[in-house]
Amino acid sequence: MYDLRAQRLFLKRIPVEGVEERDLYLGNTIVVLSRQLKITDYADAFTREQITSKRQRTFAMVKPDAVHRLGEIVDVIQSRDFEISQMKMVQLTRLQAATFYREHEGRPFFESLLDYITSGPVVAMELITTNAVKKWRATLGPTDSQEARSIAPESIRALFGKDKQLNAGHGSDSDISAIREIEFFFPSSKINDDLLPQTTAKLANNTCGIIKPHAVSKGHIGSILKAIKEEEFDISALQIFRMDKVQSEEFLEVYKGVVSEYPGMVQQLMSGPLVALEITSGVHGPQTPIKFREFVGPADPEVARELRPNSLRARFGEDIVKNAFHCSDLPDDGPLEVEYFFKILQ
Ligand SMILES: Nc1ncnc2c1ncn2[C@@H]1O[C@H](COP(=O)(O)OP(=O)(O)OP(=O)(O)O)[C@@H](O)[C@H]1O
Repeated sequence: MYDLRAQRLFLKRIPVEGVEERDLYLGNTIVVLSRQLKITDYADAFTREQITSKRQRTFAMVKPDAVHRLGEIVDVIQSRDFEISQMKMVQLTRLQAATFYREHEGRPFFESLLDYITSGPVVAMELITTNAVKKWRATLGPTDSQEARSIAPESIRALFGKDKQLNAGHGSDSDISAIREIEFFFPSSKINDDLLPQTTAKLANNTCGIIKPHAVSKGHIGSILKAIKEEEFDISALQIFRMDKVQSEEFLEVYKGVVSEYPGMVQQLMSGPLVALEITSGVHGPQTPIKFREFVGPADPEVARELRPNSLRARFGEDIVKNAFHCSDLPDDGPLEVEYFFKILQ
């Protein structure tokens, strides 16, 4: 690696802890020797061919009838070796739904499809793997969930769908559709018009949670979402973000000079994709921030395993820096942290 700014060799070939071949896709960020690097292109045609042949992109959507089972669906996705490179919970407007499904305009089910797809939040995802388009269609199963139960019983539609319309998920039908659909939900340049699906964040009566990059990379997203739901918390907004050093430092500023792990915490937060969550709860009501903080557990997973073995950090944490999950410490911080992700970083 050559450092363009300093005009000198930065790095010869070495093993880098925490970076794996599957992290090497365009648009991702990785950290090498404390430097955050964004992958913008491949060095040569050979590398491009080697990596892209293994890394096709497709668009996936969890439809409104299945969003309450998101954790289980994400488990299936991660267990089948798809990389979730982008993810966002949004509420589609009728105009957005009609534009997204424009190829079905005029079909008898078009209006009811729009009613259904706008009836609640959906979760949009960009998935990456070998033959992603075909593999995701196979993982979804046939359009009709009843048929899926008889011919593909392990498929997502068999497990989570109801019928021909309420069929839990969507998948692009070709490479070209995948590119169009990914661009529709995750535009490569900043746009802000009526066609851009908006986050579902309520920005009030909430608290903030973050699934840290190491837990994302270990495939824990699904299990953490399931655990949160089992404790009767609602995920009212969710999105994958990649933070740079300035953003990580800004977000964690209250810990600067207070805890010795601060530099490690900053490095961890910028080391790859993280999942930001807005947590609300009708069951826990005004107690939500406090109850959720308890459920996340003590900062050190070793202590958490002793004191609160059911907590998120006890179950998914590795050490005090790689402790799987961040959550707002004080009730007043929750809405500010949620706003940081779902308003400022949008
Ligand atoms: N006959 C039908 N009656 C009601 N709804 C339907 C019917 N056919 C399709 N749909 C709905 O419209 C969506 C798009 O239909 P399409 O034929 O493209 O199916 P698909 O390619 O399997 O699904 P998707 O495009 O959502 O991945 C279906 O997923 C389903 O929700």
